[in-house]
Amino acid sequence: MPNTAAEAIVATSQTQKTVHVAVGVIVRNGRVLIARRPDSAHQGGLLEFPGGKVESGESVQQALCREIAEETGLVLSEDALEPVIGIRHDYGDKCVFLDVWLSRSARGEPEGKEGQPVGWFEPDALRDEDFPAANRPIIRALQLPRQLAITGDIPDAIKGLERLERALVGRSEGSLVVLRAPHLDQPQYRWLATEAVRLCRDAGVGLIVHGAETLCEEVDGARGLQVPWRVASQLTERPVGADLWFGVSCHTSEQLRHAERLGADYVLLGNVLETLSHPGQPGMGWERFRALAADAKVPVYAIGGLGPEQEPEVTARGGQGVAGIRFWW
Ligand SMILES: Nc1nc2c([nH]c(=O)n2[C@H]2C[C@H](O)[C@@H](COP(=O)(O)OP(=O)(O)OP(=O)(O)O)O2)c(=O)[nH]1
Repeated sequence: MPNTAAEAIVATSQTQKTVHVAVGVIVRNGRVLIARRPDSAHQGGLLEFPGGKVESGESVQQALCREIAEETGLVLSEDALEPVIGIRHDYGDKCVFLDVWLSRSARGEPEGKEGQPVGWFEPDALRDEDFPAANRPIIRALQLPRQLAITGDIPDAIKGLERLERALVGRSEGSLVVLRAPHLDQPQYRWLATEAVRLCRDAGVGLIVHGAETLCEEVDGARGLQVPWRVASQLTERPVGADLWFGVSCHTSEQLRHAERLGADYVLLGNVLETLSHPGQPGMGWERFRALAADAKVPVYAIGGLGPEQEPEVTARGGQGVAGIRFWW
């Protein structure tokens, strides 16, 4: 849990005390409540998700309810808070652990109780540069879906397209699909991806291409690029622009750090559990997943032997959600 991770971080930080901050993503009608930090505050003048420091003896949920009431007048219910992400960030002059929780059932009308402007924003309208640097992964976490659907076996491009068309029927609008087809050669993959972009667009779904770092330039309309670790390990910089998603498959903390340096928007981490395709090979397990996700500065999808029914187990361990094949393909 982010809560536990915060305690671990505070305990291990020898040089500088880490400030544990309860941060609220308050959602109403699909929009998120944003405030402006006072000019005189740390990171002043920038936008923020309302919240504040966790006082000693308080749980993060208690702190959040208190801070939100003090700052906005809204009433949150502790029991209804959902974990979003936990981010440790060193500003140089201050080290913070942002412990981020989401509320969909805030009661009342928000007002800036401390004189700060507040307003509701679409998640897609949030821009990194308007917020403190630590907020980048929070913004990504809000814009990314909880499920990442990855294509399964694609023996050839025609069959792959037929299969995708059927699989897309169950996908909700705004979801993302990763087109993974390692058995196709480059021309076949490009053809399939170009057709798949069209199918996905009709279904209101975003298509992420998978494989070589140049693919986004070759497939018009792709919403992003996901690379296996083999490709990521050869990269020295982010291969796509800020307007596209960039995801990296990782297995270890070193690989996670590399993905962060590349500017990944999300990572996949696994295998968490044993998979049907690799029976007898145990996954890294929940405890390892939790530890690695707690350290990550980027949303982490859990992959390997998981379905949507395990989403609460993943998010409770600091993960963004579930990535996989079997639940939709
Ligand atoms: N509330 C909030 N704080 C953030 C965000 N991003 C971010 O880096 N921070 C940092 C800025 C501050 O260093 C710290 C929050 O501390 P704060 O000063 O707002 O906490 P507080 O309300 O308890 O303040 P105070 O008692 O000192 O007035 O976390 C964010 O989105 N929301």
